[in-house]
Amino acid sequence: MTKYYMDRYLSNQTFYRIQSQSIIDNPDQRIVDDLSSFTGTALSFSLTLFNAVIDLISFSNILFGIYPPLFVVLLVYSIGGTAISVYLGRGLVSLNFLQEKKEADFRYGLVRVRENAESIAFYSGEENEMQLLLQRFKSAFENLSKLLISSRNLEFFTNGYRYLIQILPVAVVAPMFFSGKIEFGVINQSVSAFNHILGDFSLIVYQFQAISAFSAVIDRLGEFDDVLDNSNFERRSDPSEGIHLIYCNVESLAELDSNGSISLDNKQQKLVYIENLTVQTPSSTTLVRDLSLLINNNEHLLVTGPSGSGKTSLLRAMSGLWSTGKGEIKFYVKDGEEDHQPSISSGVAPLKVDTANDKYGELGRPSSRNYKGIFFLPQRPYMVLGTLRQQLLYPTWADDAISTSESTKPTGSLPFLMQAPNLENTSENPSKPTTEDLIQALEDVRLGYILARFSSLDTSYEWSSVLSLGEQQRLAFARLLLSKPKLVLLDESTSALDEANEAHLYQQIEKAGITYISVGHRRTLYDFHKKNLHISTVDPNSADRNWQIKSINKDTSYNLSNL
Ligand SMILES: Nc1ncnc2c1ncn2[C@@H]1O[C@H](COP(=O)(O)OP(=O)(O)OP(=O)(O)O)[C@@H](O)[C@H]1O
Repeated sequence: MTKYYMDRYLSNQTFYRIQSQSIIDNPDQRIVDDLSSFTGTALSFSLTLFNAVIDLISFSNILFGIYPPLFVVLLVYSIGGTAISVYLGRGLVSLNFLQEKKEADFRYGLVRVRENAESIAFYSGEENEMQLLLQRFKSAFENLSKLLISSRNLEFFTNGYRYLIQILPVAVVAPMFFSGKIEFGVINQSVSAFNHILGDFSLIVYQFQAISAFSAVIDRLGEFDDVLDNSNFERRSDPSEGIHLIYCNVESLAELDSNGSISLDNKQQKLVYIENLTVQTPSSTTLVRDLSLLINNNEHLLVTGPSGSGKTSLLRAMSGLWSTGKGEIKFYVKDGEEDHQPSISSGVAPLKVDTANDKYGELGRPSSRNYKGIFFLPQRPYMVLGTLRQQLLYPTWADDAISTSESTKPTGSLPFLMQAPNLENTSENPSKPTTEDLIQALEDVRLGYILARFSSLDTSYEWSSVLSLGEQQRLAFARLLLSKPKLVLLDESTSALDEANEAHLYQQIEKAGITYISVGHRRTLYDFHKKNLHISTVDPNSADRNWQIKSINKDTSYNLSNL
């Protein structure tokens, strides 16, 4: 179940949407704790139920044989008891639900302190953190108090219910003994049978607290399940709306051009074609209006504009993270075999569009973007937990040697847990770099010295703490150089670097033949780009487009007719 939930959580960028739109709280707690409680409790309830049924069949016979009305009284008593305990414990389900949420919130607060330790220490924000954490703890504690009060009331009733009736079998059967109808041993026999059957009939009363906790777990898992299902469903529905991403085959394009008797030089090949693209936030605020733009191979584009105008959002749309808005983005990045995926978008007629718009496509987006030749470098580089080698291989390859040696070997037969992620060398995935390649990549981004500092590529550290932000940004460029994509989207990815290092990194990726689209504010960035897309803050009262494209070399304005 854990694998099944993680699969759905990590597919189609569901984890991103859950987090960025705050759809549900603490998905991690649901995967770890709720799944564990669900499976554990479901198993123990099944066994209890099975036991009760066997018990009931065996002892009903005995009690029925001694005095049948006792059996009927027991049935009525337990039905009444169940009704009262359901009434008394009606609040327990929601209190248990809230308890899980509040404890998970508290734990997440502590995790955030650990992750942002340096920033908090710089701010000397300990007092505030303490306040915030105590608030979360207090909220969990108050809820626990309510839960305890409710449980106490229920427990009073359950104990009264359990002991009050003990006198009944003796009171009924003893006169029968004195009148000589039964032997003495039958009194004990009837008390024992009575208690067994009472226990079986009172399953709900006795297990009420566990059942309410179980219902809360089911509610939380059910909610999570719905979100995961909806997320997959939304991605497949309504193909007429939203931003369409289309991946076209480069070879098909070349064929088309040669048919037209114009042989295009590789450098002038189309790489990205954006057509009438309107980008909106998930809350439907328009950020970029009606953008049309062509980017050829090696025609590096710089996206500029005031803060908050939507530069990063344009990259989000190009990466398929945001699909609110309309228009089409075509990437001419694939040169492998056609996948024969059904084309949903109309596409460019003569071209075979292999994986149609990702929003609705069958292939999972995130894993497919890299092998389609597109790479994204965010402003704050992401450092995975693991070794330096794993940092460098991320996200294109997995480091098998490390992952198997580090994991405790499963003793049972759980082959599904050992399933390697889909990061093997494929025709689209470049072959896995050797240790020499990794060292060379570090040298290329002027990070060779960290090898000596950390002794080898296979030592694990908390990399986001031990490397400076600039070093992390350079490490991210090393990943990029190793993956050799056709296109990279750089979101202020050199913002923490000095100008010399920035120029060096841009030269390296230019040398590697990678076309880049950068977002940035620095004047120095203009030197490395050929076109500039300037996005201005959208005016809600006007329907005019809020962008302008200029050639950086000649400083002449482009418009669609130039394309
Ligand atoms: N998940 C979201 N939901 C709604 N609005 C959002 C969301 N994320 C960002 N925004 C808003 O979208 C607008 C554009 O954000 P974006 O990050 O694209 O700006 P930007 O131009 O890259 O800014 P900067 O230069 O400061 O990085 C901002 O006003 C931001 O507040």
